[in-house]
Amino acid sequence: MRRLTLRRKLLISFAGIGLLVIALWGVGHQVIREAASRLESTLTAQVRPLARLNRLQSQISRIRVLEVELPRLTDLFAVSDHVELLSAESSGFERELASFLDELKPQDPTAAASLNEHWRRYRADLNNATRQARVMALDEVQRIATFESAPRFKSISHQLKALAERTEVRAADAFDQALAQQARQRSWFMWTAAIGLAALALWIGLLARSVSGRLSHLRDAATQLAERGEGAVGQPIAIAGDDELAELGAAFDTMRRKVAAREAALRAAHDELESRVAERTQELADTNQQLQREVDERRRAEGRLHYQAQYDGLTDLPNRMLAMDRLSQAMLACQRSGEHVVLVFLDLDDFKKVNDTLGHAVGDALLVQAAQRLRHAVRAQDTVARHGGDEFLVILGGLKSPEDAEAIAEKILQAFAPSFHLGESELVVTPSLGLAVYPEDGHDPSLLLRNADLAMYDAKEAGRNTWRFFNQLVHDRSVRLLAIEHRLRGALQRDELVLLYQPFVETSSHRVVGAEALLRWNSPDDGLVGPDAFISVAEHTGLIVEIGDWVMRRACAQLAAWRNAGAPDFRMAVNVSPRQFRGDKLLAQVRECLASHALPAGALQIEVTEGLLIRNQPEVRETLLALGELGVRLAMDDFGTGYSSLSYLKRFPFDTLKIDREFVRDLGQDPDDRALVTATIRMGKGLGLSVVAEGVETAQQLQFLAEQECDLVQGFLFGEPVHPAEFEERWLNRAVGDTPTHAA
Ligand SMILES: Nc1nc2c(ncn2[C@@H]2O[C@@H]3COP(=O)(O)O[C@H]4[C@@H](O)[C@H](n5cnc6c(=O)[nH]c(N)nc65)O[C@@H]4COP(=O)(O)O[C@H]3[C@H]2O)c(=O)[nH]1
Repeated sequence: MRRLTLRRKLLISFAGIGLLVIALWGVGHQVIREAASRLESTLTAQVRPLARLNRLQSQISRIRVLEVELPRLTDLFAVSDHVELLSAESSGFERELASFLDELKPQDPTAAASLNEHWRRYRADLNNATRQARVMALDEVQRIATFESAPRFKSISHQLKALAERTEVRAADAFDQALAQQARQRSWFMWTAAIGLAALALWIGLLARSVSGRLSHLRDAATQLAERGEGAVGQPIAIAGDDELAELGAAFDTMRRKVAAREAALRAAHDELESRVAERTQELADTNQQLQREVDERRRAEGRLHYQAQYDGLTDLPNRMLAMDRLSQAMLACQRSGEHVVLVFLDLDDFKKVNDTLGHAVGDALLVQAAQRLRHAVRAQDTVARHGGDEFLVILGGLKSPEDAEAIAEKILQAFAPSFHLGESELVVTPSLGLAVYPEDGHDPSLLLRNADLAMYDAKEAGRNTWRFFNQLVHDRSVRLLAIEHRLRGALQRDELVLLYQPFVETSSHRVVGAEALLRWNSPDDGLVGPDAFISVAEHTGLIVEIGDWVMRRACAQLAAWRNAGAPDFRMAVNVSPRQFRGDKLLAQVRECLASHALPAGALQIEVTEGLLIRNQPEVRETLLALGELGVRLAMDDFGTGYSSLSYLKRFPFDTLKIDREFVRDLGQDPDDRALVTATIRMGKGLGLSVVAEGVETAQQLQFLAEQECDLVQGFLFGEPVHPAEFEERWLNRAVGDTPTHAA
């Protein structure tokens, strides 16, 4: 079945209208034509006979008149003409009547026969009359007309009249019938037209309603879609029917579904995007928090670093760096105001002993308490700083006169007067204070610091627990030290340093088993200068590192030479300054010296003092252990003068213990020294060490040491330090008894 599309519906509508118009036109035309034909046939059937009857009546009437007039004529010619006329009229009537009777016969044969008969008689009368007339028998004519033909004429006239009346009635009936028929047909036409128009109007109305209703639905759906009304996209669009509008609705619905699907996809994408944005935002927030934590941590670390860079971790006091900065600022401030700054350099007397005997924890506690006492002894605006170790700095700014610092120095001394309670110990620890004044004693912080340091040494030399201003003497001494340093540097470059060698001797056999290398400065001005005059300066300035390097090379070279010259077991002792232990150069240097002269490590003896070990620095400990592993002999020098801590001997790989000459000197007189030396020898041997006694000058001392089984002895009894050539001549490959000694 074909689909009833909108196009088809419209075509049907137009076709319907066309057909209706055509039908109405056709039917109307037919009705009119039928009515006309009916009227015509009515006219033909009824009115024409009526007209013919009228004509016949007229003709018969004229014939009667002519008949009646004929006897009144007097003139023959007129009668003849009249007779002629009457004959003509009669012939005409007769023809007309014959034609009429032909039509009447089928309908009314009786009337036709009657009428024909009456005419035939009347004609006969007329013929008779005319014949009389022609002979001018006018009276006869009069008689015939009056008595004979008159009834004939009347019958004919009556008959024609009756026929005319009947025909007239029939014509009226036929006409009425035709009119009634026409009215019926018009009515039928009108109804048909009305029904057709109504049906058409209904069809068009329904069509229009269907189209406009569905178009409105579509319009509303489109508006909702366009306005994105709540749920508009989700509601299906259903357009009823099977036409283009339904197709449009379906297409619209497809579009709606696609829009809905796209919207759903967009919403899903949007939701996902939002969730990802939320996730990302959360991540960012987390990252931000993490970053913030890291920034805070970094700030704290920076703060810690900043603090560590500027403050001392133990005492919480500003460190040297910050103190120098504050000193600069105080100097700048006083430069403007014309006031004075006094820098106090404070060193705790005998702190090293406390540290060593009571341990580092006690030492640290002492430093903390000392810092607190210092802090309380000065004003809040004064800076108290830790310079390092047991050294403190106090910056006193804005002083009207340098003498104002004296009272503060006294106050500091007073602050240290009460004993310190350190754990279970109660100690009196005094400070030595050196004071340098700005601008009098220096214009830059480092010079002021150096001068305060020198003044502090002056206070130490003055007996400790006191204060000293930097003055000319102190200055002169420092200048002297500077001059020594300068000259010493030149001496090193000009190769004015020399090594003397002092033998050490096996106590039991008096055999010379080795030598100690002792430094001298062969000064062009002062002759042969001993180490006491310049070693401390060299240590103070750091020049000792270079000098020590030179000593090690020279001593090793000499050792190799003597071992190669027939003393293969010969040993060489070299003094090494604590300063040389800084960094890792010493170990490398020793290795290189041994390697370059193909010396066994055991041929070299490195002598250190206890001072090296007091600070317990990791680098010192590592170097000592590495030297021990290498096989180099380690000797503890000047044992007994310092803290004589046995722990050092146990903790480090020492081979040799050297008893200081201070204890050997009075062995003959002082029983305490004898006891001390005896105990030291016992203890050293107990620890598996080789014990050397220094400064043996007398046979008595030697005898005692021999009795105590001291392993080795060294001293003027066998020989003072001498130049290598003399050493070779006197002692190389010899026992001390082989050649005369130069005992003092
Ligand atoms: N009164 C007396 N003295 C005797 C006797 N036997 C030896 N001496 C002296 O005692 C010192 C022994 O050296 P030390 O204890 O290591 O003490 C040395 C050592 O600590 C240091 N020293 C010497 N040479 C060097 C060196 O090359 N480097 C380093 N860092 N220090 C050195 O200088 C200190 C002093 O050395 P010197 O003046 O050569 O003095 C030497 C020596 O001449 C004696 O019987 N009686």
